[in-house]
Amino acid sequence: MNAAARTAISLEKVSKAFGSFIAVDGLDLQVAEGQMLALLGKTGCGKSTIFNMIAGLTEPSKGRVTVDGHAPFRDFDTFRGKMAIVFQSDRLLPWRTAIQNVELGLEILGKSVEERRAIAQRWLDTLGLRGHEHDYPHALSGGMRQRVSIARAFATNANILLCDEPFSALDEMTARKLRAEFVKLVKENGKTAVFITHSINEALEIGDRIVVLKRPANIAIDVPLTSETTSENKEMIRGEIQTALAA
Ligand SMILES: Nc1ncnc2c1ncn2[C@@H]1O[C@H](COP(=O)(O)OP(=O)(O)OP(=O)(O)O)[C@@H](O)[C@H]1O
Repeated sequence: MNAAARTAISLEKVSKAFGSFIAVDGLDLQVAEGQMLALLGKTGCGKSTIFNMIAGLTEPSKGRVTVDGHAPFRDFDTFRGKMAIVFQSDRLLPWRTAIQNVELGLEILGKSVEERRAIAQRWLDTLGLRGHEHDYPHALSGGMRQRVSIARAFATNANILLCDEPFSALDEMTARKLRAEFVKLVKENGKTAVFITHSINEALEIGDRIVVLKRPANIAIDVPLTSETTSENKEMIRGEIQTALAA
């Protein structure tokens, strides 16, 4: 990552309370443009709450969340087409074919039929789905459906991708292959990505940076991974993460 990269996502002293329950407590987290951040933590530590605040679905109780300089909850409309989300389940519309699902975001953005068809076709091709454009989701395997939802996320040309365990419902071989393709596409297209995962292996495979949360969501470990991170370094990091998650 370029040391001078701009901050794409910023959480400053952010807390989120549900009634008297504090789910996120004074979190400071900055994500640089072009960074792939893997966010790891035990069940219930607040990952989804953080995700929802970045996506503009939840307002922080205290502190400031900004994405590209705007507050995602208050300025929700500013983010139309600028943030895309890939969920654990593919969330495809069953009555639309693969290409119609990919076109959906482009339709909302007001692209012409020709333009959206061309963009959707290009992304389906990139994701290896040529020949399946007109298949309905029920006719596709889980891995193929997730490929469609990744194509849909990239098709809108959003700079920021929020990913909530997108590969966790797939078998490990399918997940590994898709994960590698996904990382390549994120890098080639200069996206900033926040990637929630429960898997240490996955975090080590995809992240430029791994943040491990402790409960209530605050940072236990924040470690960068670079091309110079050796496999021995990764094993040390794995040990640290395991200790943090066991605490
Ligand atoms: N709307 C809500 N009302 C009350 N409590 C909530 C609400 N949303 C989340 N919480 C609580 O906040 C805590 C953090 O939840 P969150 O879903 O962010 O955790 P998580 O790390 O994403 O968990 P998981 O890994 O299981 O998805 C949990 O204890 C949860 O019960």
